[in-house]
Amino acid sequence: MIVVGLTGSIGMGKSTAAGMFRELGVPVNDADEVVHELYRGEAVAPVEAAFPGVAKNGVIDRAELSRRLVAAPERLGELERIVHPLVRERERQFLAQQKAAGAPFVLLDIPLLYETKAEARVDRVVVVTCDPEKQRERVMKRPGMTAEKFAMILARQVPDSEKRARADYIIDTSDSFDVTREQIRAIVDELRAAG
Ligand SMILES: CC(C)(COP(=O)(O)OP(=O)(O)OC[C@H]1O[C@@H](n2cnc3c(N)ncnc32)[C@H](O)[C@@H]1O)[C@@H](O)C(=O)NCCC(=O)NCCS
Ligand SMILES: Nc1ncnc2c1ncn2[C@@H]1O[C@H](COP(=O)(O)OP(=O)(O)OP(=O)(O)O)[C@@H](O)[C@H]1O
Repeated sequence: MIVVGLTGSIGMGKSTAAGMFRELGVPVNDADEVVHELYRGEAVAPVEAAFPGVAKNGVIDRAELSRRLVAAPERLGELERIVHPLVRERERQFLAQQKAAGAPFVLLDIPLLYETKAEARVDRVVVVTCDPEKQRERVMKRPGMTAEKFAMILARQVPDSEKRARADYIIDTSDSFDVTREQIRAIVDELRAAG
């Protein structure tokens, strides 16, 4: 089974690209999605213990957690130490299930692939990128986004130029969805032939 890592900085179009891999029948494990699920289950108690008041009606309020982190960015590392091992465990379960099902290749959507040294766990890396102005424009349109939050997240991420330099494949989402879909189809065809 070939394990492909998908990464890209905030707002580059990673989730959109992951969705297109899914449409082509590729099994995808999305780390951001896993975090959001954990915030409705397993991670609620430890995160609430570290950041009292962020759990509301038994789930972590991400907007509130973000506000706390923007006020104290040095605490993001503490949050990561709680969340990342749980994310990693979910990834292991996903890989075991897919292997048992005989999948020829799978995609791990890992936003912090280079930052967390996850590169060692994958066979190939696909980096999603776009023009930096387009990235800012997309991100700033999101509800609840602020310049401070954007800056906090960007500061934790390996620069886009370095990601591109280390990639096996690059998907540029600056153009239309159709152009992106074609780039993804070509990658999937090549990997299916290789697997
Ligand atoms: C800060 C939080 C509360 C913001 O939640 P929100 O719903 O507004 O944003 P979302 O989770 O969709 O993330 C937005 C973008 O920021 C990136 N991002 C999130 N956390 C981090 C981080 N610790 N370092 C770098 N980038 C990050 C995401 O990959 C995504 O590209 C949330 O992202 C979080 O709890 N992060 C810590 C867990 C983590 O490290 N997740 C990254 C993937 S495992
Ligand atoms: N190929 C494309 N052409 C045009 N717009 C795109 C393309 N890909 C993504 N977009 C748009 O860019 C925005 C950001 O995309 P998406 O949510 O996939 O990014 P992301 O990298 O997953 O973001 P985050 O890292 O914050 O989760 C969305 O509004 C999406 O519609």
